[in-house]
Amino acid sequence: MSSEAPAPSKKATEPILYGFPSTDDLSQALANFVLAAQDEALKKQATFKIAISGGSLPKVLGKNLIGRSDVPWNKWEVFFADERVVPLDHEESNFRLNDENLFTHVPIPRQNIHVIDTSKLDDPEAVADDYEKQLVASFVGSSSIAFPRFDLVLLGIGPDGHTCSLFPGHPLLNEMDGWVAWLDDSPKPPPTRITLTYPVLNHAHRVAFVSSGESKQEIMEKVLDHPEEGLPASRVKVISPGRVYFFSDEAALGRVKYERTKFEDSSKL
Ligand SMILES: O=C1O[C@H](COP(=O)(O)O)[C@@H](O)[C@H](O)[C@H]1O
Repeated sequence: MSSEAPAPSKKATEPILYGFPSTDDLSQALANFVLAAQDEALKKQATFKIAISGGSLPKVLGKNLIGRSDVPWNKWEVFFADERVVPLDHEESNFRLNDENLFTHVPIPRQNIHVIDTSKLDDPEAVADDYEKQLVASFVGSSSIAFPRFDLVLLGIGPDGHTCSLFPGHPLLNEMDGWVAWLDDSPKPPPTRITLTYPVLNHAHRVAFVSSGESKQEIMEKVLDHPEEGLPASRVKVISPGRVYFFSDEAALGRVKYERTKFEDSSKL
């Protein structure tokens, strides 16, 4: 059984692990964390720029964000950490999952939700280029920047350790220049996808991985206790003062020895 340390006892480069007794406790804390990141961003700029994943995340994310009356949704600007190159109403679309679990329930202006260009579905390179242009239009002001800096990136972890659409052993793990990459050989269906690259993830103000359920025990142990294995999720190393967080329920952490940090008032972000 691992110990729980008061925040923040970790070195700035080490991930912070928050463990919760239930998925609902996780979801509640995640909502508070997201809103604290939003508040911090809006003190400095006009919009809160967040990248969201698909998979199991949208349900956990939406559950406790929907219905919050204190959220300036019109100031949210949403991108996808990765997207499957399918129509937006396709059952495998990450947009669709987030739409069902969050967007249709809250008044984020539709033009602030950056979706893929579905007129180019047979050309994933063009889809990736278009998505990169949307990032450039949002992040690049009068001066040029090497990489965009999201206020918050929310990621999942697949059973093989993939995150975004960055899969174990895939050449895209070595992409260090582009902002958005594409692949048509994803080992998990559907094969054609676009994804943010490591340098974009690593330039974020904060990246939070979200995982829940017993089926994630084995992979959480590998990612947190054996980062030397170099699985895609373990390779996210946010540049200081940015930080990596893990939000997991204890069902997912059954085998994990990595030290938990007590989740306190998220306004101390
Ligand atoms: O294919 C994908 O999988 C990951 C992980 O999904 P999960 O269901 O195991 O949480 C997800 O984060 C990513 O957005 C998605 O495209």
